[in-house]
Amino acid sequence: MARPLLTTQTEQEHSVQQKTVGLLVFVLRYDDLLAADSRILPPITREGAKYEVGRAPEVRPAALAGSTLLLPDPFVSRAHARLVRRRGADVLEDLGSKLGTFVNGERIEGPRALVDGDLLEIGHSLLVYRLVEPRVAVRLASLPQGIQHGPTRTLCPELASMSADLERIARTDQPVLLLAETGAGKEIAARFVHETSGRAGPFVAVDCGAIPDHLVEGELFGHRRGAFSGAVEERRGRIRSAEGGTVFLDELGNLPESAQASLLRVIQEREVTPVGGERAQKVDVRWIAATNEALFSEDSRFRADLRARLAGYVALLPPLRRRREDLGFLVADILGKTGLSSVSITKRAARALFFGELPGNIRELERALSSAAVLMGDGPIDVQHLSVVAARAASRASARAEGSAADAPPADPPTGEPQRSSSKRPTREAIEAALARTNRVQGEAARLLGVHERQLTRWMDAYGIPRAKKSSSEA
Ligand SMILES: Nc1ncnc2c1ncn2[C@@H]1O[C@H](COP(=O)(O)OP(=O)(O)OP(=O)(O)O)[C@@H](O)[C@H]1O
Repeated sequence: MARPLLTTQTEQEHSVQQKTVGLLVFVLRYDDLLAADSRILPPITREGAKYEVGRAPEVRPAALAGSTLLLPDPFVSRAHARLVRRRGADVLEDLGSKLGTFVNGERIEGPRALVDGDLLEIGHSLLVYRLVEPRVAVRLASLPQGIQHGPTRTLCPELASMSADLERIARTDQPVLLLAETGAGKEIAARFVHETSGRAGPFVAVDCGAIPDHLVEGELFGHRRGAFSGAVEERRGRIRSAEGGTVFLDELGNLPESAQASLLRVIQEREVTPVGGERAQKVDVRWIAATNEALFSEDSRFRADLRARLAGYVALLPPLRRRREDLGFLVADILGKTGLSSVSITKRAARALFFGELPGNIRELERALSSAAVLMGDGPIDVQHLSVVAARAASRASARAEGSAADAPPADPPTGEPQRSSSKRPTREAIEAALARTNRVQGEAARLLGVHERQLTRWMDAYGIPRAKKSSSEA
C-alpha cells in the first residue's frame, strides 16, 4: 500500500526520536528507599527489539537477563509489561499484570509511546525514561551506576556531562558560574569543583545577599582598624581568607552595584585593597559564583563586564524536576543521614512527593523527607507525613482565592529570558503564603513571587511583616 504523503503527528514525533536513543533508568523501589541501587538499563537500539519486564526471583539490582528486565520488586508480576522499539519509538504495553502499569500516574490501557521524562510505575518501582543522543547513550550505558557528582552520583544525562566538564575545568584556574534554581545544588557543585581542583587553600563561601549593602566591601576585601565606625580591629576579609583556595560568591545577583565595580578590579588585578588601606595585597584565589537570577537577560542590573569575568565556564544546573532519575540516590543520601535502617513510602505519598514540581528542589525534598522520617513512626511514609505537600496545596488554594502571584509555577533555570516581575503589590496573605512555603527564606519567597528580594523586603515593610531569613543557611 502506498504511504500517505502527510505523516501523522505521531509519526513525525517518531522520526524526531530516531535521532535519539531511549534510556530506561531504574530509580527506586517504594519499599526500600535506602537501597541506592538506581541504574541505567541497557538501551534498546534495534528496530523491533523488545524486552519484557518481570519480577526478579530474588532481591538483586534491576538488570536485563536475556530479553527480560528483572525488577527486584514483589509487586511486579512475573510477566508484567513489554517495551518494544517500533518505528523509532519505545512503546510500553502492559501484559495483563495484576497491579497495572502506570505512566505519569495514569494506568495505561493500550500501547503507549514513551516520551522524554516519562515516569513509569511498575509494581512499587519507579523508573524514568530519557531520550538522549546516541553517543551519550553509549557513554551512559557503559556507566550504568552513573558518575560521581559531589557527595552523590548522577544518572541525569545533562548533569553527568556537566559534571565531567566541571571536573576538567576544575583543574584550570577558569572562573565558574553556576546558574540554577534555588536549592538545586549550586553549593554542592561549587564544593565539587573546589575539591577536584587540587587547590590546597580553603573553600570560602560568601552569601552576597545576606550581607547589608554598607558592609559588603569590608566583608569581602577586609578593612584596616578604624576604617569606619565599628571597625575596631583589622580584618583580612573573605577573599584574602581564601588564599590558595576558592571564593564561592553565592547569590551573586544580589551583590550591590558599588561592590560589583570593586570586585571587578580585584579579579582583573588579582589584588585586594582593604577598606581604609592604601596598599594592594596580591591574592591567588579561584572564583566560583552562583545565582538563581537571570544575569544574562538584557534588563539585568548586573554589570556585564563583571559577569563576563566570572563566566569562564557557565553551568546551567538542571532543576530536580528535570533530573528525576537521580531521586533514588538523593533520597537514599538524605534518609541515610537519619540513621534509620529501613524506610518505605506508600504509592500515594511517593506520587505526591516525586511527581510534583518541587520548586525548592533538593532542599525541599530534603526537608520533606527529614520531617517525614520523624513523623512516620514505624512507617511507611504516607501523605499526612509530608507537610510540605499539604502546605503547597493549601497555599495554592489560598493564592487562587486571592488571585495572587504566589500561585505562579516555578520559573525555569535562568536562560537569559527576562524574569517575570510584578510591580503590583500582592496581598499580605500571598506574601505570607510565599514565606510559609519557603520556610521563611526571603530570597526563595521573592523568587516564588517573581520579584527581586529587595522588592519583597519593601512590601514586607509596608505591611509590617517581620523580616525573615535572607538565606536558608540562617535556618
Ligand atoms: N547529592 C545530594 N545529596 C544529599 N543532599 C543534597 C545533595 N545535593 C544537594 N543536597 C542538599 O540540598 C540542599 C540544597 O543544596 P545546595 O545548598 O547546594 O543548593 P543551592 O542551589 O546552593 O541552594 P541556594 O539557591 O539556596 O543557595 C542542601 O541542604 C544540600 O545539602
